[in-house]
Amino acid sequence: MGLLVDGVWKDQWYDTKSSSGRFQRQESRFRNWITPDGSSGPSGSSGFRAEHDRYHLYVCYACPWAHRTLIFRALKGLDRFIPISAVNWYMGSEGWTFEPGPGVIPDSVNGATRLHEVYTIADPTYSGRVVVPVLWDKHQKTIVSNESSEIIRMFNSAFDGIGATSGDYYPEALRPEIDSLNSEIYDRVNNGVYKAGFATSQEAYEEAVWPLFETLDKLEARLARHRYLCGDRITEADWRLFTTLLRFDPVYVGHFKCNIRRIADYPNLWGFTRELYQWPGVKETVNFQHIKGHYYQSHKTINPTGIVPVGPEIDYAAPHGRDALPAAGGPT
Ligand SMILES: N[C@@H](CCC(=O)N[C@@H](CS)C(=O)NCC(=O)O)C(=O)O
Repeated sequence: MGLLVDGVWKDQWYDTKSSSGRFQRQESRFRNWITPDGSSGPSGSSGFRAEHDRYHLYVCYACPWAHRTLIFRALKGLDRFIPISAVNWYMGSEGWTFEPGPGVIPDSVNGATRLHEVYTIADPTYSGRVVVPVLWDKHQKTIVSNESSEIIRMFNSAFDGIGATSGDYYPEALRPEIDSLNSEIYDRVNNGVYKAGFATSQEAYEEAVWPLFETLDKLEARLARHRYLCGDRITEADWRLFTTLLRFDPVYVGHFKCNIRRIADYPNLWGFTRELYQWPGVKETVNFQHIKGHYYQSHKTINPTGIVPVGPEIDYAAPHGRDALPAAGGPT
C-alpha cells in the first residue's frame, strides 16, 4: 500500500506515529457532483450532467465504502448505464491493481493496470492516497468523486429523470434523523472498526473498540423496536450500516480485534444483516473471497503470514424473520 506524492507513487503504510497510535482517515479529494442538469452540487465544479454511458465506477468488492456505491447502483438500476471495473482484492506495494483473478474486472476505460494511473490521468500532480470508490467521467476524462457518501447521494436521485429505478433512500422528512444516525455510525462503527484494527497502541485500540460496541448495543435496541433504523422505511442509513455488519463476523471480529461480541450474538442486528443481504440485487454485490482475501492478505502489519481463516461458517441466506416486526415503527 502506498500513496501518490506530486503524481509519483510511493510505497508507504499508514503513519500512526504522529498520532499516538491512532489511525486517521484522509479526506477525499475529488468532490464534484453529477446533477440532472449539470449544474454544480454542494461542492466542486459544474459540468457533470446525468447521462447514460458517460460515467464509470471503479470499485473493490472488499471495501465497505465502495460496497455502498455498488448497492446504490443496483437499487437504482444504474447498472444499465454505469459500468464498473473491480480491482484485485490484494493491495500490495503497488496499491490497488487490476492483476487478473476471480472477480477482477479490468479497466475498460483507461486501460490502467494500477488504480494510481487513473488518479494521475485526472491530475498528473495528485498527492494523497489512492482509494476506491472512484466515479470517472469519460467525457472530461477526470474523476467526478472519490467520496462514497456523496456518490450514493448522486445515485439516489441524479438519474431519476433518465430512467433510474424509483426509490428515495434519503427522503426529505427523514434527513435530520438519517444525518444524525450516519454521523454516529460513521465515527463509531464504519470507521470505528478501522480505528480499532489499525491502532498501534493499546490506548488507541480501546478508545475505538468500547464506543463501537456501545453503539452496536444501542442499534440492537433500536432494531428490536422497528424493522429499519428510521422506522418501517429502509433508508441510506441502513445501507451504510449494512456494509460494516456484513464484514463484521468474517473479518472485523478476528482481524481487527472487534471481539467483545459478534453480530451473530445480536438477534436484531443479525436478522437485519440477513434481510439486507437478501434484498433484491444485493447479494450479487457481495464477494466474500475478495472481502476475506483483502483484509487478511493485504494488512501484513496485522497478519504477517497472510493466512486467511477458513471460518466462520455463516448462513446469510437463512430466513431473517424481520417481517414479523410491527409494520409501523414504534418510538425511536
Ligand atoms: N472516504 C472514502 C474512504 C474510501 C477508502 O478509504 N477506501 C479504502 C478501501 S476500504 C482504500 O481504498 N484505501 C486505500 C488506501 O488508504 O491507500 C469513501 O468513503 O469513499
